[in-house]
Amino acid sequence: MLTEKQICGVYVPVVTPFNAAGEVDLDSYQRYVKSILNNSIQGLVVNGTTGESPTVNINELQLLVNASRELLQSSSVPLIVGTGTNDTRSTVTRTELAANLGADAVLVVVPYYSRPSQEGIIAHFRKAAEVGIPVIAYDIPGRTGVGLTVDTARTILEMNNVVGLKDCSGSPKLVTELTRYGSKPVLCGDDINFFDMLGHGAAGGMLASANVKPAEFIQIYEYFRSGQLDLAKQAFDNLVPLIRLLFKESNPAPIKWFLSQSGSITSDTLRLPLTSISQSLQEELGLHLHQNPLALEA
Ligand SMILES: O=C(O)C1=N[C@H](C(=O)O)C[C@H](O)C1
Repeated sequence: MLTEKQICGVYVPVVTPFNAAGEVDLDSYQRYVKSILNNSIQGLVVNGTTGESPTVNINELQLLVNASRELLQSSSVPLIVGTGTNDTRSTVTRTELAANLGADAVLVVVPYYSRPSQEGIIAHFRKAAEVGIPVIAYDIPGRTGVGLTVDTARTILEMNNVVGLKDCSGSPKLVTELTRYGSKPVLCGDDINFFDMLGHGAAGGMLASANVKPAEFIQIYEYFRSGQLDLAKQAFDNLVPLIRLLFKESNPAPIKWFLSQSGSITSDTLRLPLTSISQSLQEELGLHLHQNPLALEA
């Protein structure tokens, strides 16, 4: 089970590879996750936004969690499973499933689309937390249509079994307010703000771009943690052009294209309504990849 202490460093929300027919490509997934685990990541996140959670059904989720658990057999890296939906009952069902399959924690997003009140959001997280498995709450108002106020985030973080927050709110305000007087750990989920958010109290990051550059993000974190701020800033600045390209169109389309071009996964297939990246972004990313080839590990 994931503890608050373990919420630090770099968590990788992995992509879910699909074959050309749009089915989960388990072989590709296993090869890919193995290669990610060659890095000193602090957590593996399955079925996050980057794992295309809105289109992964519960049977496929089970398949992915089982495969991940097997890959992590002799590893101490915790397994976090995205189980949040915009329906409290289905969130609870998925959270129970993840707990039964041996996940170490679940990632529960603020319920999207319905635009619930702050009260409704709190009740949603209370139900998820009652399942008993550690919960990381996930605030991403740009995607969900409603965000956490500081007070709501505090209330959620004070619940038993809630162990931390993934903050994709787009500004350092929430992390600053929460950590000022001490709170459960907050992970940055805004890749472009990673360096800033560390400075404002984030304990680490859950970063889609770390699919592409795991070692580099870990190095930034290590520099920061050891007080080598200039080196951390320089290393982060080196990644900024790539991060901008990876978020120029909807995540995870650019990341999947990049990973498939570099041979890390077999295909960049996405499920509708997501579509592959534009020709112009392919050219920009292709140029970047040509100039900075990925170091592939078996
Ligand atoms: O999958 C995730 O977890 C993340 N998703 C965010 C998004 O797609 O908006 C970005 C963040 O890097 C991690």
